Amino acid sequence: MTLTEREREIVDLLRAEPLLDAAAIADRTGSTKAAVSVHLSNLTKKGAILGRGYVVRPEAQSVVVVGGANMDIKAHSTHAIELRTSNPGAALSTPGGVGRNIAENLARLGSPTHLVAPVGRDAFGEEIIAATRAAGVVVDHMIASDDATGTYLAVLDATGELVVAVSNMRATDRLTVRELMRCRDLLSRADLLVLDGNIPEAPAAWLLDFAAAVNVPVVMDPVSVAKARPLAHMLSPQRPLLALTPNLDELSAIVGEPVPQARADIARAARRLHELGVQNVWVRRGVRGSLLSSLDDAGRATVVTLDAPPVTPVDVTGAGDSMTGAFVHALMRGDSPVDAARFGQMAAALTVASPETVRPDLTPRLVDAELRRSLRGATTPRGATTPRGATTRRGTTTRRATSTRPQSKENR
Ligand SMILES: Nc1ncnc2c1ncn2[C@@H]1O[C@H](COP(=O)(O)OP(=O)(O)O)[C@@H](O)[C@H]1O
Ligand SMILES: O=c1[nH]cc([C@@H]2O[C@H](COP(=O)(O)O)[C@@H](O)[C@H]2O)c(=O)[nH]1
Repeated sequence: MTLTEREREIVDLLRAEPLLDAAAIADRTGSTKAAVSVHLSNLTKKGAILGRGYVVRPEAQSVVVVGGANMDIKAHSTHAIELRTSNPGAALSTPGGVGRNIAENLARLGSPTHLVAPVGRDAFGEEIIAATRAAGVVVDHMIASDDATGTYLAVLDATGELVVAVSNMRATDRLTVRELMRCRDLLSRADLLVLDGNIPEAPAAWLLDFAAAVNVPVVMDPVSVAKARPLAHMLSPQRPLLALTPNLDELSAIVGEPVPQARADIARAARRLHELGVQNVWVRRGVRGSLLSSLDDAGRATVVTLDAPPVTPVDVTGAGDSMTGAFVHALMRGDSPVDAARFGQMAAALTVASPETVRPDLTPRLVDAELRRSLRGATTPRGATTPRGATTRRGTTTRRATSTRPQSKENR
């Protein structure tokens, strides 16, 4: 290939700075942009230039969530429930599952998020994948199970309180280490791993060991009392957790004895989890808000109680999941654990005030604006409509939110 002197000059310039455009080259060579464009076109025809370079922004910090994905079917009776007969009402089906809900909250807040969850090769599985992708979650690593997609069938009474729920999560129950090993690359590149308690013990232990080996911090949501129990022997300083987010019943199940509501008792139980390698123990207390116990570098625990923003509950389904998702989002943007917990709790209040399990309008702007509003003394997060009772956490313990005001600190 023979090049003219000017063409050679341009090629040398481009070798040093491949992203120069015609105007910049014209500047450097004392030529005109039009003339340089002709030279560039000739150089392309001669094969000296193969194409223009594009600079790809390094991938933003990403979160990988490994957990359960269900199709939630919620039936609301229009009148007081009569047992053992048909009750008139309305039914709503929506994608759910704790891990999936957390992933959707994270994506809606703008955190690049991957979900690894087993779903069946069936219509529910397809619907969950499509809806979760549409919410912004990367679903390239979903696991196709031979079992049916998980379902969570809940019956709620006319006040929105959960009467009974049955979950069938065989696809998640049968998740294997082998299936998760296919995601090793994704997991090792993660900036943070969120695990839910739906993951059976062997794969969960493998994930904790793998995360420790590749130095990826882990946040874990226990899901339910039954699913929290194995954590008692799974946790250890060799499997450190950045944060664990139990409610009081789950905390009791993990420490192996009832933990009373008092701040000192919760703080004492949290200390036992610190000894097992949990850096931040964030205890959910429903309408009472939460308690965060954080270990500093010197190994001292700081305990902070956070009141729940006053809200008129519409449907508390998904409150805990939005709380975890928003907490993780705020940690990723550099908030301190306490500020992240405040952010998480406001996202939970916004979820409680809406009929959806995951608010489709959730944005960091909305949560931050509500935090500012609450500092000015405003009470109800936007979205609050019909007052209703609170429902149950994963059908394990019943908790009614009869008061919309948090309890005073003296009562804790
Ligand atoms: N009735 C309520 N009023 C105000 N906030 C609530 C209410 N229920 C839940 N929340 C908020 O949602 C968070 C999670 O709810 P909680 O019931 O503790 O979790 P989970 O449903 O996971 O057990 C609470 O810490 C609180 O901030
Ligand atoms: O054993 C389980 N029960 C229930 C769920 C999910 O928990 C959510 C409702 O619980 P909560 O209101 O506590 O967020 C639903 O989306 C449901 O699919 C789950 O993942 N695992």
